[in-house]
Amino acid sequence: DVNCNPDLASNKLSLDEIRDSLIRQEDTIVFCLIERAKFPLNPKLYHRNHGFTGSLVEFIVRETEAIQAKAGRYENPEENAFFPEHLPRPLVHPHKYPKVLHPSGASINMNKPIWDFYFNKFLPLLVADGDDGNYAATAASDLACLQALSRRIHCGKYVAEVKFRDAPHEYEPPIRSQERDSLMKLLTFEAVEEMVRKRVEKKARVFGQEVTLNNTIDGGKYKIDPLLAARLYDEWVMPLTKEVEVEYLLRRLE
Ligand SMILES: C=C(O[C@@H]1C=C(C(=O)O)C=C[C@H]1O)C(=O)O
Repeated sequence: DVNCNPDLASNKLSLDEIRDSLIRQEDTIVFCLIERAKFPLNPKLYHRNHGFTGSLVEFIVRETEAIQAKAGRYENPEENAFFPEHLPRPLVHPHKYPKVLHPSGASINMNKPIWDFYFNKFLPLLVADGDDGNYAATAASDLACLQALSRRIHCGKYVAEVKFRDAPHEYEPPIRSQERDSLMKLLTFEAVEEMVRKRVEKKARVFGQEVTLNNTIDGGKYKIDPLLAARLYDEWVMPLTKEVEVEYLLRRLE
């Protein structure tokens, strides 16, 4: 189950359950990175000279999001578009998602910083230099990475909601005084973060190994660098998840 949106009716709004979803999403993210790393950088995708508004990758992401919006993707409160302006209406009858979040949470969209770190900082570390011309396939796998990362990071809204409900008396004073630093301290679990880093590194090792039919697993060669996967979480994914949590809590009493 990759849902962060817990089922209120069954009364299962627990931090453990949401953390299980975050753990499952690690698999998705690691596999997406492995898929993207098949292609070299393909820098032409990211240049602003293709006759579109912006780069080719922006064009592909914007158009894909428009199609997915018609299929109702952004009706799910866990989904946030990278280009939320002028999205078409869904053509399908909307599914009834349980209303778990405070309504102000809907306005939180961290996709701009996600886009920036992914393309400007992370991607050059993940892939080899070079251009093999597979622009559309490469952009599709960039989008898969971006959507998986975005979904995980925005699950911070649900994490924050549960933490608030579990301890309203602890959270209310710093929310009323809008103290970011106190909120950040309250919601941080260093031991959990350490497990996340270690598990993601191990998943990159296990999922990215060469699988052969004889028993010897090639110890040295992985499809992505396991330490880079851990660093992705350490430097960007977890800090931005916590940023979402803080932003959500700051609005929780509106
Ligand atoms: C998401 C949580 O909040 C924080 C962020 C974490 C993360 O992004 O993995 C882990 C622990 C917390 O410091 C959580 O408590 O599970």
